[in-house]
Amino acid sequence: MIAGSGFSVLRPPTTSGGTSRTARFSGFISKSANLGSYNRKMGGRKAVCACTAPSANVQSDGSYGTKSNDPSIAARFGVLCEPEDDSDVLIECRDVYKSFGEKHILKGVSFKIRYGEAVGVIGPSGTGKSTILKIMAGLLAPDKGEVLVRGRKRSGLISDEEISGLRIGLVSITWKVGFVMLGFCTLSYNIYKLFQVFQSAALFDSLTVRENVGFLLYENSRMSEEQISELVTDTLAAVGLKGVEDRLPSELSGGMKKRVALARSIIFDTTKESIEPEVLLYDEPTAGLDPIASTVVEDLIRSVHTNGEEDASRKPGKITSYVVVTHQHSTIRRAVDRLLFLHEGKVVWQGMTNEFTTSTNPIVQQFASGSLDGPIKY
Ligand SMILES: Nc1ncnc2c1ncn2[C@@H]1O[C@H](COP(=O)(O)OP(=O)(O)OP(=O)(O)O)[C@@H](O)[C@H]1O
Repeated sequence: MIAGSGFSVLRPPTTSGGTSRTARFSGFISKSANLGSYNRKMGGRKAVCACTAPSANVQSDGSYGTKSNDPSIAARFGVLCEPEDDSDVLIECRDVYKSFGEKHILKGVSFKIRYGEAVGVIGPSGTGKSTILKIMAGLLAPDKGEVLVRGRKRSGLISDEEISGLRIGLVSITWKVGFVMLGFCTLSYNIYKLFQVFQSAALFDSLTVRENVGFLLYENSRMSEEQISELVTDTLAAVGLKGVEDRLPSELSGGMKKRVALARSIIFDTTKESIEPEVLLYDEPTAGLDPIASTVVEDLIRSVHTNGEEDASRKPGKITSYVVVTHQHSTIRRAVDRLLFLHEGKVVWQGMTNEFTTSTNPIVQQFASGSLDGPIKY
């Protein structure tokens, strides 16, 4: 069983057995995305956007109330400008609508996630933050509007074989069910199956921590079992866990499970020559954690981000961009640079994190202060 879900999974034989990986983790075979053209286009450089959208109230058509595309003005007034060049846009949601029955959740959501960005999605409960994350990950299809992955329209879900070149991972840690859910995908059908299993909950409770963390490598790499085991140990150490490889998830605390999920999201095939750009989507990674554990997770999220330095496991960071859905002020301050505020089905404000508490937008002011008075009604 997957903890917190109704799925049954066969417990694989021990890793030292002669059983094939495919037999052990049957069905979860992924296909690496081809990033050659993208890497060539970027010339091997990291294209961190120097300009992002200004702190702005977003109009009903998705445009900004205030905007400066003149870098000199931006520099003078400390206002960041919206880049005109979209060559570094990895994921774009364009006028996305989504309803569940009579509930109209997303009503024209538009934004771009660029190469190198760390973006937070905030807003009142039930406003559709997790929904937009699932749409970006390809787990849900929009009713209307488009999701573009590196400029190419995604016509279905993540089964689209022709869209490749970007790995999109979803780390959703649902503390309400007391467990950890993780999905990690390339845009391929088999990985979609993986998502289908993972989206309902959690780590496989019948697999050890080692098997959970090394799951995709056992199935989808040429690494030896010894290499994987060593890498799992290193990666667990990088998230502050030691000596837990042989434990089952039920033997871990909630915070440890979150770290195991994070370890699984950052582990990658070290024998591969090219490093694929990857976007990680985190769904409330610090919900339910104490302040210190939150800081640990926030710093880990930062540390796996590509920043030209080594990541948490002492390897070059490989997460090109990430998006975090959160309610936690500490996570907003510590783990992201830019914010999108979702309210009543739209992005109503976006700005840099340091502008969050100084914004004059009444919706943002109310949310930042937690006041009962204001435009947001409960
Ligand atoms: N598969 C679904 N079927 C029906 N309703 C759904 C489904 N998924 C989400 N919803 C509803 O859509 C609304 C938005 O849900 P979502 O989880 O995206 O909100 P959220 O902003 O992430 O909320 P929170 O901050 O409380 O986690 C909620 O009312 C939820 O009940």
